[in-house]
Amino acid sequence: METITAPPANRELHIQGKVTNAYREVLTMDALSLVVDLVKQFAPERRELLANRQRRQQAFDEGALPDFLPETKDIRESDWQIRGIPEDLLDRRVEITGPVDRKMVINALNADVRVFMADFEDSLSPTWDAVVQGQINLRDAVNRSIDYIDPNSGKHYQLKDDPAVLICRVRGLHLDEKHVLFAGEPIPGALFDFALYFLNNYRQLLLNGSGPYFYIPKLQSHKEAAWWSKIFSYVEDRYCLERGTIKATLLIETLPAVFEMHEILHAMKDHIVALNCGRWDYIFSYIKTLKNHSDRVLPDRQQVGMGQPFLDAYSRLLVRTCHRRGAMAMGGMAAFIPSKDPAENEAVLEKVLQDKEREANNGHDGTWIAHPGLAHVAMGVFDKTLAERKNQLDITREGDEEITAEQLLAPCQGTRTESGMRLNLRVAVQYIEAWISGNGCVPIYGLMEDAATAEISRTSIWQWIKHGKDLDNGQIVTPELFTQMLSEEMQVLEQELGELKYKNGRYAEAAELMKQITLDEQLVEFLTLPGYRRLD
Ligand SMILES: CC(=O)SCCNC(=O)CCNC(=O)[C@H](O)C(C)(C)COP(=O)(O)OP(=O)(O)OC[C@H]1O[C@@H](n2cnc3c(N)ncnc32)[C@H](O)[C@@H]1OP(=O)(O)O
Ligand SMILES: O=CC(=O)O
Ligand SMILES: [Mg+2]
Repeated sequence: METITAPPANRELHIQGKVTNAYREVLTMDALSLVVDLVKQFAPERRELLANRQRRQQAFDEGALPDFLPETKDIRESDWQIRGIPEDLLDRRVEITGPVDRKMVINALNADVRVFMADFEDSLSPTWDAVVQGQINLRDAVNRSIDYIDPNSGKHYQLKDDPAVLICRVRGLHLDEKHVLFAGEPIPGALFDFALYFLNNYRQLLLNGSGPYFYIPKLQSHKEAAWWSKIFSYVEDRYCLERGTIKATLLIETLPAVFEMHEILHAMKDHIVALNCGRWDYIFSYIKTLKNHSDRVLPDRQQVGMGQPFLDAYSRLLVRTCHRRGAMAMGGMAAFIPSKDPAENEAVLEKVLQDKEREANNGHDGTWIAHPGLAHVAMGVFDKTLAERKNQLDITREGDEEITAEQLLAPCQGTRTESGMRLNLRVAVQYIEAWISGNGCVPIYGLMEDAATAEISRTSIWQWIKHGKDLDNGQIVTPELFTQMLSEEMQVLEQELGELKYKNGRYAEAAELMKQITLDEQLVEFLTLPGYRRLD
């Protein structure tokens, strides 16, 4: 393993990991020096913000429920607007998302969509190679020099003339980048992703008529949004850029954050352009935040759709809050992906259509798709709803009835079934196996599975055990039942996958990790935390 050390001013920064000549082109001294400055200035507060999360969670664990904050009532009730939205972000009717793999980046930028959200988060397993190669891929995409030859098919991939607008999603606050040490400590992954993407691309992005745009995931409070805003302003000043050059879209994908949407927009006024309904992490967060509340345990994952009152309230409140402040309100991801079977595919397209229609009718300005084969469906829905408009900022929903905390927290109706529990097990194990093998997004049983969706599968079982919930066949979910089903489902998986794939994969290790985090008395906060310890 080669280690590089930053220049003398940054003697405390060490990179532990392979550094090829190509890597050096993005791990430049300028970029590393920005990393060092950001870590020095902002990492201590990040530690406090993470500690605040624990403190708040303790109150929820002791019986409190999330609610709108009394101390910020003024912000919610007074009139103010965000700074503004750049021209190339005014029309975001369809956004494709995907990990920063080279072929995927080209395919996504060429897809019939307005925006590509290039993902260092839910859909990326952050091996050192994937993270640094991802930065190289994005730099080449911004320079419009990216190309790729598929070693299997020989097909040559290159960028079309008017690619989608690029937005980079950085890692969540909880994740470290263990290959970069400052003063002997791993640095926050989010700061690494942000600094590299910003520094290597901001000039060219501005020359392209676009800008340094970011998606920020998994925030839990407006104080965390303020932390990001301080970082953006600091960087703008450092590079003599006008205030508001850096633009962010924030995912509202935790239960505590939904109660602070005005405050989040306010804290980020200069930089924010939109909020997004990250529904999968939101469902995961509902489970995690309310993990001790036996009256709010979720049913089978398949039954927790956007039609459920608590999710519908979340989508409508997000639209209303954003539009009141002049920000856009992005919809989320239907996890269905196209099928090679024509009849199945028709059913998939119909489900995606219904999901997108619901979002468009709620007033969202655009939506996400996981696969280019879904672009035409999502585009059709939003073209029809928007007609001549670029977005639905004019839909204020001010006359609608108030959306209350009770509605946002409403228990979810549905059943827990044996087949649902077995499916959760097989999905979670297969996803963990993929993630620890370096693949963060995989198709499993016709659905796109990533870190957010897999979290729902594994935490559902944890919560069913914790509260001794019953399945619709009368069985109580106990540690023993879980252990027995896990071993049975591993046999099913071996049959489904074939002996060779099963033996060559890391399925036994994944099952072991699943067992460990499911039987742990404390709910492991993110499966990617123990997962990352197993990653190169
Ligand atoms: C909860 C959340 O955070 S959602 C956001 C994070 N999740 C995502 O971004 C999901 C992204 N989607 C994916 O990674 C993929 O679609 C998967 C893994 C689910 C399925 O991928 P595959 O098995 O490769 O799908 P499939 O074989 O049908 O792909 C067909 C073609 O579409 C391309 N493709 C598939 N998904 C995408 C995508 N999201 N972006 C760009 N291209 C894509 C493939 O590269 C392939 O290209 P090729 O024909 O040139 O070889
Ligand atoms: O990031 C998106 C989500 O649904 O989670
Ligand atoms: Mg998410």
